[in-house]
Amino acid sequence: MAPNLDSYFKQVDDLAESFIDRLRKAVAIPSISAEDARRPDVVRMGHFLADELKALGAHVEARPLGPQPHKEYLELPPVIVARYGEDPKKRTILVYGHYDVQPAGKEDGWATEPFELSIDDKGRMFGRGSTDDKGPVLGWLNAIEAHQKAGVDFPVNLLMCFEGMEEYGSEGLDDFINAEAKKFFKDADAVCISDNYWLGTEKPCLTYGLRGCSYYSIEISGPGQDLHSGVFGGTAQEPMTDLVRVMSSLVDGNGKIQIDGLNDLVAPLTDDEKALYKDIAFTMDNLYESLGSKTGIFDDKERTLMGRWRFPSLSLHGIEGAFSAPGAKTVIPAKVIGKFSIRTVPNMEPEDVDKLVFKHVDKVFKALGSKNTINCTLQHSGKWWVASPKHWNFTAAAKAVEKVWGVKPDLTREGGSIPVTLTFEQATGKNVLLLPMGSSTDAAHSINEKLDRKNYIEGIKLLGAYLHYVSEEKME
Ligand SMILES: C[C@H](N)C(=O)N[C@@H](Cc1c[nH]cn1)C(=O)O
Ligand SMILES: [Zn+2]
Ligand SMILES: [Zn+2]
Repeated sequence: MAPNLDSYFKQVDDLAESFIDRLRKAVAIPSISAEDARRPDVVRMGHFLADELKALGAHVEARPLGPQPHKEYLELPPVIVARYGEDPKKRTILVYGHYDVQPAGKEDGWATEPFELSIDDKGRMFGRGSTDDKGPVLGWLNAIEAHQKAGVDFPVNLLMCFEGMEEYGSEGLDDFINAEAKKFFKDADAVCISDNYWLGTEKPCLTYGLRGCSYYSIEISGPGQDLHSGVFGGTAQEPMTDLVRVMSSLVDGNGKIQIDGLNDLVAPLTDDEKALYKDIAFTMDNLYESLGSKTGIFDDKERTLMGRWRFPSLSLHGIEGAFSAPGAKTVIPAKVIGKFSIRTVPNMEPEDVDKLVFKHVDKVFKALGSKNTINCTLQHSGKWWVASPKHWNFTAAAKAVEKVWGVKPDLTREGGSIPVTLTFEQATGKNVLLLPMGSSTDAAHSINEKLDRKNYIEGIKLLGAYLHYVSEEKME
C-alpha cells in the first residue's frame, strides 16, 4: 500500500524557510578539513549538528577519533552518531554524510562570500558545502522535524553517522565503522548515502557505483632556501623545473594516463555494459553546462560517461611552495610539492596502483639526471565500489523518486569517490544506496558551489518518502 505522504510533504513546504535558515547556519561554519587552522570550525560544525539532533529528540554521541595520522598535533573531528527511534517492529536505516567541506576563499573567484548562504532570484543557494554535503545531511534532520510537526509517525528507526574528514580521505573512519558494525550500527537493515549529484539538471538518479581515489604528492627539494633567479638562475638545478617535467609525464592532454601498466589493471569493457550507456538521460549540452565551456575531451555522450565512470583518470591539482600570487616575483622555490590523484575503477587494486606510480615517478626522475632530491608518497586512498541496484533499498528509492519528481530515476555510477561506501557495505553486510539531492550544475568543490532551493526542498521530501517506501518493501 502506498504511504500517504501528503501531510508530510505539506509540512516540508510550510517549513521551507526554516530549513533554509538551518542550511544558512551550517554554511556559515567554515568546516574545512584540509586546513589545520580550520579544525576548531570543523569541530564546531560537528557540535552544531549534534545539538540540532538533540533538540529533535535523537540520542546523540560525539565519538572522538584520536590524533590525525601524520599530523599528531591535530585531533581528528568527532564522528557524530545518532539514533532516532528504537521500535523493534520497524526497519532500521543507517544514513551517512559528511559535515566538512572543501577549502574556499572569495579570492578564488567566488561571486559571493563562500561562507554566507546567498540566494539569487532563480532560487540558487550559493555557499561552500551547500550541496556537498551540508544540504543533504540537514535533509535527514529536516525530514525528522517535518514528521514531528505534521504528526506523522516516523516510518523507520534511523541511525546516523556524520563525519568531519571526508574531504581529506575519511581519516580514521574505516576503523570506526568496522568497530561499530556490530555495536552502534548492528540493527541496520540497509544503508543510504546522499552525497553525490544528478547527471543533469532535470532527471533524478540512483547511484550504484563510485570511482576510488588514490592521492599522491611528489616533493622535490634542492637548495637550502628560496633563491634569486638572477643570481642563481643558470647555476642551480631548480626543483620546480624537475617537478613540472615529472608531473607532465603522468598524463597527456586528452586525459590518457602515461603510467606503464596502469591501464592494464582496468576490467575489460563488455558489449552488455557498453549498451547500458545509450539509454542514460545525458547530453553533451549537460556536460557543457556543468563544465561552463565546450572543452570536453570526447564528442559523444557514451565515451564521455565512460570517461567519468568506467575508466580511470589522473588529475594534477597543484604545487605547494610554488609562487602563485599575482605579479612577477623572480624567485626560485627551494622545495615544491606537486599533488595529483588517480580516480580508480574495477579491478584496480590500490596497492598495485601505488607500485606503478612510484616506479614511473622514479624512472622519469632518474632520466632527468637531477642532483635534487625527490620523495613521492601516497596521501590517502579509497577504493572504488559497484553494487547491485536490484535490492529493495533501490526499489524503495525509485518509488520515492517517482512520487516526488514524477519520473523514473536513471541508474547511474559516479565519477567521484566516497571511500566509506565500500566500508559500510563490507562491515554491515547490507546493501548501500546512493540517493543524490543536488544536480550537475552545483559545482561541488569548485567556486560558486550551490544547491537549488527546489532540489533542497524536494530532496527533503524525497528522503522522507524513501524512508516510508523502505518501511514497506519486502526484505529479500
Ligand atoms: C562525491 C563526494 N561528494 C566527494 O566529493 N568526494 C570526494 C572524496 C575525496 C577523495 N579524496 C579527497 N576527497 C571526492 O570525490 O573528491
Ligand atoms: Zn561529499
Ligand atoms: Zn566533496
